[in-house]
Amino acid sequence: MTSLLKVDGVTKRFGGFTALTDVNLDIAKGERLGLIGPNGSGKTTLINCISGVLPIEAGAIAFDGADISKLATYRRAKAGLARTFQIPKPFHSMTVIENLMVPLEYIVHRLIDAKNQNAVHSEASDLLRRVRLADRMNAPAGQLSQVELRKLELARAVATRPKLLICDEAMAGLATKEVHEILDILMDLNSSGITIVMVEHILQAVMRFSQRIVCLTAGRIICDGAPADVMANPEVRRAYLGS
Ligand SMILES: Nc1ncnc2c1ncn2[C@@H]1O[C@H](COP(=O)(O)OP(=O)(O)OP(=O)(O)O)[C@@H](O)[C@H]1O
Repeated sequence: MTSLLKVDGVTKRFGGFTALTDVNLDIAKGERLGLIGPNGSGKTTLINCISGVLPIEAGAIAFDGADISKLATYRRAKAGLARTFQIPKPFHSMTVIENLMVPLEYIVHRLIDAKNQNAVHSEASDLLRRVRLADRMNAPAGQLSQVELRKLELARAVATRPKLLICDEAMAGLATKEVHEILDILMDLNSSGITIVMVEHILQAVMRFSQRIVCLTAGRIICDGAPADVMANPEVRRAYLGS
């Protein structure tokens, strides 16, 4: 297994409260990993530490062989680490494709000149096809439904050409049919070579998607293994499922 992300003994404190204690996690290139845990167990904090939004107090984080523990968020993004947010916040007055052209122009292509506009437009169109949102390309983002907003959020993250995509509750509040639609998109993205971490409360979705599941409880990893084994683990059932 070739490691893409290695979280090594990470501890995160907020004042006197320890939100993550000695977290160790190794994610292989190409893997589909599910991260579960009850409310307040530290899932978002862990994502924030990995993506660089929060500094860590102890431990180290390596990405694609390099220590990124102290790298700024934008440099981690440039290295190939992308995430989606629980609540997508697109520019509502801009169209769907314009929302994508912003990251493509400024993150990927940097200072772009006018003659490359066609190339950016074509790349944005391609991204929208990958997330099955091409038919809404010219709609204002403010008019999108919940599932369409999630698709745009995925496209925005994929626009940065990530090696690792962390999806923070990309399916919360969606109908079952929509959950399956997002799962299919994530499977396709994974097949195209993107390693994916899914943080999710919808257990059927995590089970269908993940090759491996990690369960966090009170800031500690209590179980890490094959989906069926994790779900059958008594500690996981007690902590997460309440049984
Ligand atoms: N900025 C902060 N300052 C202080 N405490 C925080 C901060 N962010 C998170 N916490 C605390 O850290 C713990 C872990 O929170 P976190 O949001 O990471 O949990 P979570 O597993 O993502 O929860 P949920 O499933 O509800 O999103 C919680 O007790 C939370 O109150």
